[in-house]
Formats: sequence, C-alpha cells, structure tokens
Amino acid sequence: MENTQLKNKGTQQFAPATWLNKLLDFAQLKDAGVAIWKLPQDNIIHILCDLDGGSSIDEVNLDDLESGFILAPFLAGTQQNIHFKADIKGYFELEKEAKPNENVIEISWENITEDQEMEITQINISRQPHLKLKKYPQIESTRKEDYIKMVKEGIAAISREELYKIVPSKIKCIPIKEDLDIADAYLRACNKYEDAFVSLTFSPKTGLWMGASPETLIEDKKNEYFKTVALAGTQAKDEKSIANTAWTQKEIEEQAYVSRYIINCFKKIRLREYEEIGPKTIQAGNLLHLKTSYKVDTNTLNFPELASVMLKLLHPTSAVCGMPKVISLDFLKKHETHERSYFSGYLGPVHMDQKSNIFVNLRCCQFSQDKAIFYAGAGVTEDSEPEKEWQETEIKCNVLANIIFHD
Ligand SMILES: C=C(O[C@@H]1C=C(C(=O)O)C=C[C@H]1O)C(=O)O
Repeated sequence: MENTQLKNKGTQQFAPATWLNKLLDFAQLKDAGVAIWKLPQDNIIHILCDLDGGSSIDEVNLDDLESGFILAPFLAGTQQNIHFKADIKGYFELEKEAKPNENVIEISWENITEDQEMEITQINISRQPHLKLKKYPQIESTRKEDYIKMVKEGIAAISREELYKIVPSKIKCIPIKEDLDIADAYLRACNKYEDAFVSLTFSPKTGLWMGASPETLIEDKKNEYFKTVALAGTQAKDEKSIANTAWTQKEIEEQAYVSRYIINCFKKIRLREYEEIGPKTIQAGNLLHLKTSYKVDTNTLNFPELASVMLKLLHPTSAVCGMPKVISLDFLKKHETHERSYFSGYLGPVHMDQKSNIFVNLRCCQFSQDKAIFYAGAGVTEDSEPEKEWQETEIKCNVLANIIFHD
C-alpha cells in the first residue's frame, strides 16, 4: 500500500547540491514543476514542487492565486504565465561559505509524503547528462553590431521625440558541458549574491532557468505593507566606496523615468499615501544601480487588492521596457530579433506566510541541452553611448556566467 503519511522532518542526508539535483531529476521524471529560491539577505533555500507541472494562467490576478510560485514572461502570449502550487514544500539553511557538494544536510519538509521523499532520495544523479533539456538550435547570440545598431535606432527615436527611454536587450549563448553541475552553480550563486533573489526553476512548460535578480517588482505583506522599487542606472563597482559613487546626468534621468512611471501607476489608482526613499546607490554583485523604494502602509489603507492591481499596472516597468510603455513595446517587437521569453518577466513566491515576494527576472539564463542562454538589457536615453550599453549587457550576462563557468 502506498505510504502517504505526511512527514515534516527529513531523515535522509545529502549534500545541498545533491538534494537539488535529485529534485530537478524528480521533477523531470514526473513532468512536475519545481521552484528553488532564496530571498535577498536570507540564507534559507526554499523548495517547492507542483506535481502537475504548474498551471497556465491567462491573466495573473494575484489575489486569486493559491499559495505557491508564479513565473510570468516579459510579454503575455509569447510564453505562458505559470503558477506552481505547493504539493511538496521544504527548506534548508545554506551555511555561509559551505561548499555545495560537501557537508550533508537534512531538508526540513513542510509538506511531503514518505513515499515522495523516498522517491527523491533514491534518484541516481550520476548518469550524464542527468537532465534532458531541449535544444534550441535556432537561438543564437546577438551580434555586437546588431545590438549597437538597435541602440542607435533607439537614440534616433528618442531624438525624434517618439520615446524618452528604451531598454534593448540581447542574448548570449555559451556552450555547456554535459556534466555541468547546475545545482552546485546555483548554490554558489546563492552564496555570492547575498542581496539578490536567487532562483532556479524547472517545468516541462518553462524549461530550466536560473537568476540572481536585484529588482523587487512587488513585496506585499497582507494588511501590513506593499513595496516596490525603481531600479535603473548601472555602473561597474570599483574601489570607491558606495558613498563616493558619482552618477552622470544620463543615469540619473534614466532612473527618474522609472520613478515617474511608478508614481504614475499610483496616480492611476488615486493612491497618495506612500513613502518614497532614495534614489540611493545599491550594489548588486559587481554592479551599482540607483534605487528608489516605495512603501505603502496597507494596515491603515482600505485597499486589499492593491498588490494585485499594482502587479498589472507595473509590469513591464520602464526599467526593462522603456517609456512610454506602448511605444517602447512596439520598438522592441520591431527591433529585437530574439524572444525575451521569461527574461524581464517576473517570478517569485506568492501568498506564503501572508507574503508575496515577486522579482523582475534579471541576470538570468535558460539552460538548453548544449548551451546556457544569458539575457541582458540596458537603458538607453538620448545621451547613451552605444559601445557602453553593449559593455553593460556583457557585465550583466557575466553575473551568472562567471559563476557557472569560472568560480
Ligand atoms: C535590463 C536589466 O536591468 C535593468 C536595467 C538597468 C539599467 O538600464 O541600468 C538597471 C537595472 C535593471 O532595472 C538587465 O539586467 O538585463
């Protein structure tokens, strides 16, 4: 007889990377969906598995979603919005500086049957490649000259006053070896990017994605607060302290467009009571950005659907799309030759312990059978220098590429 007894204390011990690789294999074997994530400034790795592979949602209404994990593309219609419910749920603590393949751990299961745990633990991950991913032969790296041309066309459209800002993106493909240890790379990214939302998601519908995002789209704690941020402007971190970082007019303006966009979203719903902090310089890996934070006290505000409404209004923000939104989307549809897929979409846990933490899917890559596909964009304004924007996208791709291929 099937043993469906629920358990909450793990009995099996493996190294953290082994656990995660087994989980990915389990998900693939079962056509299930799995989301693994770590919140900024936290060392808890959360695990969630939807045994039905996640459900497609035409339109995301945050309020209607059950507790789980959401994954949405940049453009609705190109890929599906996918929601994972929490059939299996657990977590473990990532020890600082611990090697992902050493020091065995137990997983603290919140929701799993003994059979399921047994099945996961018995998976043999030694065969290579242990994951069978799709090949995407049609996806190729964006050529530098094509990206530069697109940036120049953006600048020209801004000079003609059709746009204020545009965020052209590119893709960069790097071949991967069959024996690449994806969970090990993921856990090293978790260790390195303490301030990021570091995620690893897999489902038959979405494929395998990894990300280390610095950008909150929505943080919502029921009846307490709602938060969002305007993040833009990028420079490489050098030896100067953050307090001594200087920003050019171009970067200040670029970020101010995002702030203005968020304030306009608040205006649309006649929300006047919000706290605005910044812009401040923040560090995201080896990069610095300008960030303004917005916080609404939802304890006193009688507006329970605020997060749901704001999610629809905000995405995609002018941090990843441009300003004005509709004209920018047209520009990107016309000039970008690749699909953004889930890059610059959003993802994160929803309604978990009364909280939703949704992030913009940045500094991310998708894995295919033979290559990792990195995505990055850069905010272009009238004063942009195309070569510098290209360099910025290179550095952004390297946030994960350096971890996956070097460290
Ligand atoms: C588009 C990306 O990042 C966004 C664009 C930024 C910019 O243009 O300076 C900075 C942070 C993000 O809001 C990306 O990482 O690919």
